[in-house]
Amino acid sequence: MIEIENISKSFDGRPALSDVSLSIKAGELAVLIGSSGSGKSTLLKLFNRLLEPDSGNIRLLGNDITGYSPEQLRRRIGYAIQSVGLFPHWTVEQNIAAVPTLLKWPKARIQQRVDELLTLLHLAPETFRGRYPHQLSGGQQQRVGVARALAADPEVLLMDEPFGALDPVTRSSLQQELASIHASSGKTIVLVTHDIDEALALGERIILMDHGRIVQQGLPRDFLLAPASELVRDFVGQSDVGVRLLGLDKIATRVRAEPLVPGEPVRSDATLREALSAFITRKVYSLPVVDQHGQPAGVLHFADLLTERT
Ligand SMILES: Nc1ncnc2c1ncn2[C@@H]1O[C@H](COP(=O)(O)OP(=O)(O)OP(=O)(O)O)[C@@H](O)[C@H]1O
Repeated sequence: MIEIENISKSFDGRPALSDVSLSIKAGELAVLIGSSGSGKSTLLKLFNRLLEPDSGNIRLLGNDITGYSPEQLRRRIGYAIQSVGLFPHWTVEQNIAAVPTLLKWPKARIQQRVDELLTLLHLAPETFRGRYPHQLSGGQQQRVGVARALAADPEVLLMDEPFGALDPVTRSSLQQELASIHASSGKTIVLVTHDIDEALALGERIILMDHGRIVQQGLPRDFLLAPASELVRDFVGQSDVGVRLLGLDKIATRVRAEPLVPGEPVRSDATLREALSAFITRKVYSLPVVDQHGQPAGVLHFADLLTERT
C-alpha cells in the first residue's frame, strides 16, 4: 500500500530521518512508536506530502506520490492529529465536511456522510452537528477530528497521537472504537503514539524509531519477548513484560468449559491482564467467565494464565 524507500530528511542541517525504509501493507494497522523527537511525525507527514523528503522515494499503491495531486492525496489519505486542528469558526458539520466539500460532493451526500460518521463515533447528530469546537469537550473534539479524517472514505488513515491528552477512560473507549472501525472497514491505518500500551493494544505491527531510524519492527509479541536492544527493552518496560504479554491474549483463549464458579463474572473478550487484576484484587484462584451476551462461557483458573496459547 505504502512503500518508503531510503528516505532522509533534515531540518536546518540536523537529520530528522536517516535512510528510513518501510513497507505498510494494505489493511494493516501499523503503530509508529518512539521517544520524543525520534522522527515519527516527520515520517507520517511525508506520507501525505505535508513534507517533502530530501532524498528517497515514497509510493502509494505502486505509484510515486509526487504523481498525485494534493486533492487526490486528501481523498485517499485521511489525517488526524492530537491538537485536532478543527477550524474554530466552523461547525462540527462543516469541519467534518471539509474534504468532501473540497471534492465537490453533492450537499445531500455530504449531510448523510456527516450524520453517519457522528453516529459511528457516538456523537448524536442532532446535538452535535451545529456545535462549534469550543462547545465540545476534548474527547468530543478528538472524535470529530477522527470523523473528519474518515469523511471522504480514504483508503489510508494517518493518526498522529489522536488520543493524546485524554483521560484514560475516554482514551480507552476511543481506542476500542478505532479497533472496531479498523476491523469493520479493513482500512490501512498508521498510528503514531509514545504509549507502549496503546501500541500493544492496537498494533498488528509495531515500528520503533529512535534518532530518525527504525530500530525494530515486528509483532507486539516480538517486542516483548525478543527486544532487539537495550533501548527496546527499556521501551517495553522490562518489569512489566509479563503483564503486557497477558494483555495480548483474551480470556476466551484459556477458558475451560466448566460450570460457573460463584462471583462477579469476567467477560471472555477481556484480556488475561484484566483477569490477572481480578484474581489479585479478589484474592481468588478461579473466575466465572461469560461471553459478550452475558451467557456462561466457563471458568478461568489462575494457573491458566501460565499455559500456552491455543
Ligand atoms: N518544521 C521543523 N523545523 C525544524 N525542525 C523540525 C521540524 N519538524 C520536526 N523537526 C525536528 O525533527 C526531529 C523529529 O521531529 P518529529 O516531530 O518527527 O518527532 P516525533 O518523534 O514525532 O516527536 P514527538 O513524539 O515529540 O511528537 C526533532 O528533532 C524536531 O525538533
